[in-house]
Amino acid sequence: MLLISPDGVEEALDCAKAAQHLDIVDVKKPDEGSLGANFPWIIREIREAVPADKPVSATVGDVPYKPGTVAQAALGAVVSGATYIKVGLYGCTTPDQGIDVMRAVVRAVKEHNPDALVVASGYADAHRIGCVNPLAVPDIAARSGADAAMLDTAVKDGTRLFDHVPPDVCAEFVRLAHASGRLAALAGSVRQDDLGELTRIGTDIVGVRGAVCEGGDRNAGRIQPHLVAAFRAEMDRHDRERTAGLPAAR
Ligand SMILES: O=C[C@H](O)COP(=O)(O)O
Repeated sequence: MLLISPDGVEEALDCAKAAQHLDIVDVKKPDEGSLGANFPWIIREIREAVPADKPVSATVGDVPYKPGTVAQAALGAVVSGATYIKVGLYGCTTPDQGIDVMRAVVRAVKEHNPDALVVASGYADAHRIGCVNPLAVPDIAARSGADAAMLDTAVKDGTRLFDHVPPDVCAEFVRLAHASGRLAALAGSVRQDDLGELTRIGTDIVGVRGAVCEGGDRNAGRIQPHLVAAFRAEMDRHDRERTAGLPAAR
């Protein structure tokens, strides 16, 4: 699945123009961090702006180790219409802290909407911010009852997912997530030329912003529907080749 992250209602409308090429519209506020949370009314407006058959995801933020605070924020996101709730475990330094936060989020979200999916996100560049190790995230997701384990990059400085977590380690991440029946989502300045590896290792959800913004610039550029279409076409090409048993082209 392809998850695209607009930064507000205008860009969500651009996503709506490319709706047939994407699977999930992910609401965030990039100026508040890699998984920065947007306002509840923006989540609501975006929910109304994108076709009803496209799920809306919302990030709850690069969160501290404060299970109560984060559970309440997650409830805000699901009440506002998001059905994928993503939590960036920024302030969790141990797996137990990650599990505490995610258990509280799962309860808050599922009591409101049992069908909503909860995503536990770690950071590929965890070593730069001192948070929990990327390969601990699938177990955090499993033990807390979250539905998916994700990696993104915390510092958007041009370094990318594979700069911090090489493909063979990402493959292990996916294997661990799948072993406990979770979805595996990968993001972090992913580009089209990463799609061969991401497909080969069985990634369920690829998250992007920069690669579908004009000039590849996630801050100054805006999401372009034709770039979303091109990215999707490349994803589909790799998927077809994988299904046909051909070696994935780079
Ligand atoms: O969840 C996906 C992120 O927004 C990825 O953004 P990026 O591709 O600019 O790193």
